[in-house]
Amino acid sequence: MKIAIIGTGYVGLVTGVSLSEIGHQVTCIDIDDGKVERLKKGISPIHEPGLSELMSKNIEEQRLSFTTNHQDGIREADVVYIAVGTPENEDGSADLYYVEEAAKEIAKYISKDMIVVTKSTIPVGTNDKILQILQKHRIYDVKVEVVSNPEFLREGSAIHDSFYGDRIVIGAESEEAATVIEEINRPFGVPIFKTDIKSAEMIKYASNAFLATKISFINEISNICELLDANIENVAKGMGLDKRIGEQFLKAGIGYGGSCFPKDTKALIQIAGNVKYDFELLKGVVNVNQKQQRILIDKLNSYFFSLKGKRIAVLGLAFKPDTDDMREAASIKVTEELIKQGAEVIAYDPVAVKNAKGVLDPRVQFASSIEEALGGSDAAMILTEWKEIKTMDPQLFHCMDQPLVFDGRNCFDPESMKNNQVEYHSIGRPAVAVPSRTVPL
Ligand SMILES: NC(=O)C1=CN([C@@H]2O[C@H](COP(=O)(O)OP(=O)(O)OC[C@H]3O[C@@H](n4cnc5c(N)ncnc54)[C@H](O)[C@@H]3O)[C@@H](O)[C@H]2O)C=CC1
Ligand SMILES: O=C(O)[C@H]1O[C@H](OP(=O)(O)OP(=O)(O)OC[C@H]2O[C@@H](n3ccc(=O)[nH]c3=O)[C@H](O)[C@@H]2O)[C@H](O)[C@@H](O)[C@@H]1O
Repeated sequence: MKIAIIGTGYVGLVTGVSLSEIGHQVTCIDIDDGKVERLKKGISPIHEPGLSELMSKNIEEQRLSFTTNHQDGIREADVVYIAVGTPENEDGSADLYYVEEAAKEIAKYISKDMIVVTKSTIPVGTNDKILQILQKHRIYDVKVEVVSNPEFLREGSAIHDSFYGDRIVIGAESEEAATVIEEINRPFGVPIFKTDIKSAEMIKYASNAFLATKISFINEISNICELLDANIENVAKGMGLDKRIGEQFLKAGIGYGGSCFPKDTKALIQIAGNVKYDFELLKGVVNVNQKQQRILIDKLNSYFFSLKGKRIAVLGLAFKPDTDDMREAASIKVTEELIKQGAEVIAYDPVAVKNAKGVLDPRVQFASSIEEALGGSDAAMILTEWKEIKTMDPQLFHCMDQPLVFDGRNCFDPESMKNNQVEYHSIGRPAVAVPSRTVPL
């Protein structure tokens, strides 16, 4: 099948590469000239395990190409995917500008019967609007159908998720259109769930909102555990053994970030609000997350009299490991607050530094190793559970004069920190104090 994909971000690029890997002829289109130039040379604009290798392979085997020219990409295609961004408006609703522009581009160039597939996360009812745009702006009198095919990949494991996902959701009005998209996806071997368009649109938002709810729930439990001297790791393990609850997404920490949970939860509150439904539970989830992102700062503030002039090492900047994505990363708010309170911030991340420099306060300094960040620091904060950080020798914390660690991702076993004489404050677990320590005020 000849497929065109509009947008080569995390979703568009991973979808294009994966579809070419299973044998389709794919043209990826983007308006960003620089990005397309790099993609043509086989250079991935994002850090995503396994992506570069598959991309180069399929370019070489001539199943995958890139262009900035919509006409070239769309003219030959049997199916066009929309995978552009749907960022957050100021009121939390989804900004549909890019999706609507993409639909207008498609309409200009379709010259034969066509299925348009929406991969972008779009509010319930948006596929109907896209169909209207396509019908209004098309030049030739051709039949066009819209199919919702929301994406469930996670950054950091996007390629894996494309080939081993739990389900592929296809929302269509006609059985014929659903079958075409089903056939395109069949080689993935992932279970396919076919439904109506609006339900498919809602499945995407409801899934992200449910996962975000699990995280905020476990974070609240972790805060209560701290007050009662219980251990959240044991609690989550014991809860997760119940198959009805499941062990995943019960990892307490400094809250969820990334390009989707924060925006999609707020968008769903708006979607409900538009039909006069007050989604109280989800509002609570969002508020809890905002509070949780401050939790390490609060711990630091109750430890030090003042942060003025203190040197704080921040380990991990990306919103999660194995990605260089900084969108809505907890490190943005945390470093902003540290700087505001007069601290000197020295940050380390194995891959996200380039993107971090674009979004963090220019006063944040960057270290090229964990040791360099820790040397001379008064405290370390862990914000991303990179493998390199999780597996480091706790003795390295002695690069600080008096090792003091605030861990927002529960990377270490408190017992091992105690054995290594490291003062250790984590999430939802009793703190480890070192008796000989002198507290610098
Ligand atoms: N990032 C993720 O992990 C996931 C994202 N999603 C959803 O997928 C959608 C895309 O997200 P990302 O890939 O993260 O976005 P992104 O912001 O990384 O990439 C969007 C790309 O679309 C391009 N673009 C915008 N307008 C265009 C046009 N008219 N023609 C051609 N290219 C155009 C931009 O230049 C950019 O390269 C969003 O709706 C998001 O909510 C869904 C699941 C996972
Ligand atoms: O719509 C999307 O964009 C995607 O959003 C999430 O994927 P992603 O944001 O890439 O990463 P997750 O692994 O879900 O993590 C999101 C955030 O939650 C945090 N998290 C996750 C799990 C957990 O137990 N605890 C926790 O704090 C992570 O640290 C991270 O900040 C969903 O998991 C994907 O299914 C979905 O496709």
